[in-house]
Amino acid sequence: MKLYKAKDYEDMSRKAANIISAQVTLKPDSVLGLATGSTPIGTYKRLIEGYRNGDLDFSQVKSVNLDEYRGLTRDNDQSYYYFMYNNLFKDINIDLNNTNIPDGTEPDSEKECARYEAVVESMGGVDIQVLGLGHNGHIGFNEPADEFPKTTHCVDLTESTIEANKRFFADVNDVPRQAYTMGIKTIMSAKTILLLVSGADKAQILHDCLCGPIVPQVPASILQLHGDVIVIADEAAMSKF
Ligand SMILES: O=P(O)(O)OC[C@H]1O[C@](O)(CO)[C@@H](O)[C@@H]1O
Repeated sequence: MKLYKAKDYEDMSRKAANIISAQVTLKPDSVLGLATGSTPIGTYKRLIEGYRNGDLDFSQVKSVNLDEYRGLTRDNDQSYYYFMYNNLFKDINIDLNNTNIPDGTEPDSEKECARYEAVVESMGGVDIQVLGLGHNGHIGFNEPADEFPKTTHCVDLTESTIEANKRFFADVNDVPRQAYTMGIKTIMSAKTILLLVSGADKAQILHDCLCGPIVPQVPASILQLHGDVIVIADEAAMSKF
């Protein structure tokens, strides 16, 4: 595991974008595993800058996203499709047909999760998977549980996640209660994992994930077992080290 301390959110975003840019430059047909949430937005802004100034070409890139709220349509401004389109895809030259996000509108969860798992598998391996970190240690929407969920599945969101994400919705009752998410095995099969963490509110959980026991109650602790994890955390998030 490589752990880089960034000065602040901007520095974290710049460092992360540099790593992704190197990946896309060295392998133009890279498979990028992408994440939503507030953490990677600055990174995506820098990738857009890289595309605009001619340094980056996404025309051959494929992407898979970690998760999607169950029940939200693509045009719902809280769906993760909407997030990805508006924070990255619309401003770079990625072919939308090469982007993949679970379909939140598919009511048959088993069918959708099996379809999405097969999509990820068909990519032949995610080259670099971007991850944010939930306050309870979740990655994707893999919530604390008694065992590590393996493949893409439908999850009941915990109250703490609903509470954390209500800031994006008009009312807490509008936050979906379920999501489709890649499983821990799906995430761990990425060749490289890029974990981004910012803010003092993530300091304790980051320490637990990287230094504590590997337990499903702290889902991101599993990353200790991956052979190629890059963590970029800002000073505030690193304050417990
Ligand atoms: O980056 P944020 O907004 O703190 O969210 C952390 C994590 O929580 C989620 O938003 C899901 O709750 C993930 O998509 C993200 O990685």
